[in-house]
Amino acid sequence: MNGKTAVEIRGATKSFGTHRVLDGIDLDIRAGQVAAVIGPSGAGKSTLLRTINHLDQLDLGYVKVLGELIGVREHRGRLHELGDRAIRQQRSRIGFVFQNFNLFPHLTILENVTEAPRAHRRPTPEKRALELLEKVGIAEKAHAYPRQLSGGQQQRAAIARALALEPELILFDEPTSALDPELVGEVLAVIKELARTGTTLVIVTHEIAFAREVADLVFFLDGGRLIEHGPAADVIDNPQHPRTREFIGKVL
Ligand SMILES: Nc1ncnc2c1ncn2[C@@H]1O[C@H](COP(=O)(O)OP(=O)(O)OP(=O)(O)O)[C@@H](O)[C@H]1O
Repeated sequence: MNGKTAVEIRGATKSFGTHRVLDGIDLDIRAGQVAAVIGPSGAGKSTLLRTINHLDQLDLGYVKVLGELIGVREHRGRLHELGDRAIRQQRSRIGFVFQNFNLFPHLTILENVTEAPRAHRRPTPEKRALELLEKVGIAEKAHAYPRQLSGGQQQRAAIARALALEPELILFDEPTSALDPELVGEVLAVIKELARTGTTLVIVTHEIAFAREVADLVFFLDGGRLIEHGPAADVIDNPQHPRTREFIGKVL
């Protein structure tokens, strides 16, 4: 952990139609920290995560990621917005792991992992991809297609793909929610291993016990608001807010 801020969010506000999904969220995550975002369904967790990667844009407030400002607006109009090229450049520093893996179905696992490094003209993409597939335990699937893999294997391939550009920050959007229960452990084990490497991780998860074990910081969202946050041991073992207590009581 080097103390630099990896993610700074201020006044994050967003509505879909008349439904306010994020309502004035402020949060900070330092480089090297592992942050878990928890909360009931519809709380705004995925939307918050997506704004960090510019997949969703804020109506108000700002997100500063790895020192760069993205999606800033004020009441009377937009103040600052990165251009497409800058967004692409920034995304190359951020890995994103989706709930439903989002692998390219027509490419082999190896091709899925080498696609971004090739596009960015990185050296030896294949060698690096094979190392990553080894790391997530599916090297033998390099030449298979996504449909030939179990959900857990596909998600591990997706994690290898997210690592291919050596991101400084990796965002996980409910990475185990689409998996059969017996496959959850193998994906969590890979994330746990990553957490030890000092890469900044932000994980939206329903796996509270996992968040307790792996996260440095936990953010509890409800109704688009950040209700409580702090070290995992405090928020999960000793929640202060009645809504956090109720949620933790239900899910643990
Ligand atoms: N593109 C969209 N258009 C309209 N409404 C949306 C869109 N994306 C999300 N929403 C709504 O915003 C609210 C928050 O969604 P979000 O996915 O951020 O919540 P969440 O906390 O991640 O929930 P879950 O745990 O169920 O995934 C939900 O009511 C959802 O239906």
